Amino acid sequence: MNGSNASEASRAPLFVKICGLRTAEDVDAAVEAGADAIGFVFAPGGPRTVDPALARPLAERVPGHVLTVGVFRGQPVAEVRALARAAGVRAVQLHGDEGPAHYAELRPDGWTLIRATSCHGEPSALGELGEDLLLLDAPAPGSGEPWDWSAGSFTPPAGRWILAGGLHTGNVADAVRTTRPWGVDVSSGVEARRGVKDPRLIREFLRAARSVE
Ligand SMILES: O=C(O)c1ccccc1N[C@@H]1O[C@H](COP(=O)(O)O)[C@@H](O)[C@H]1O
Repeated sequence: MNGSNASEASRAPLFVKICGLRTAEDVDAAVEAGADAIGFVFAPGGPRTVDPALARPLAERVPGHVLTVGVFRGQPVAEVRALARAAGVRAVQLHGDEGPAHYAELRPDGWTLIRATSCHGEPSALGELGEDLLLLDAPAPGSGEPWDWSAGSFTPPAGRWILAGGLHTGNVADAVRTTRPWGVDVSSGVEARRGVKDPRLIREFLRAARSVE
């Protein structure tokens, strides 16, 4: 996966992550519909939170070409490491105020490191804290609330960055056309109700996201 500037990134096939999965049916639907990554939420206390006992057999269903991602928020390195190892995921997505030391400590474990940040103030640069992928999200992750990604409202980072926050079948094509991200990520937008995925919406989201030339 090369792509060191925005125009190169926009020409690559769009990377699509479906997040917050909790059932084998939903995992299979996402994989069959062509998702590039599947996310399991280990941040505590939410409607999508899973433990490794639930996530591991789900991660084991996922073929090798699809990235499995553990999602964390403000958890200590030791907890992230223990949960990610126990679940057998290949990538770690951090949503808290983790600094460079956090990324440096996780680096030797070999996970793809995804830094999630909300987009306000100075634009973030990919790799600033030692991450491999940068995810630009709404201030309340997993809420389904969009942020203002309209043209001119922010400076898209160069390279492999992922747009997230309030995406759904009805707005993802416009979002991709406008911001030209390397990838997109969705959770609420493919749910029938909070925490419960709808395989039909997963398929429709993937189709809509990839409809943009
Ligand atoms: O989904 C969650 O419950 C969650 C909890 C803690 C941190 C991140 C979480 N989800 C991430 O939020 C974005 C977008 O979500 P949405 O589509 O707006 O619902 C996505 O990156 C999820 O991985």
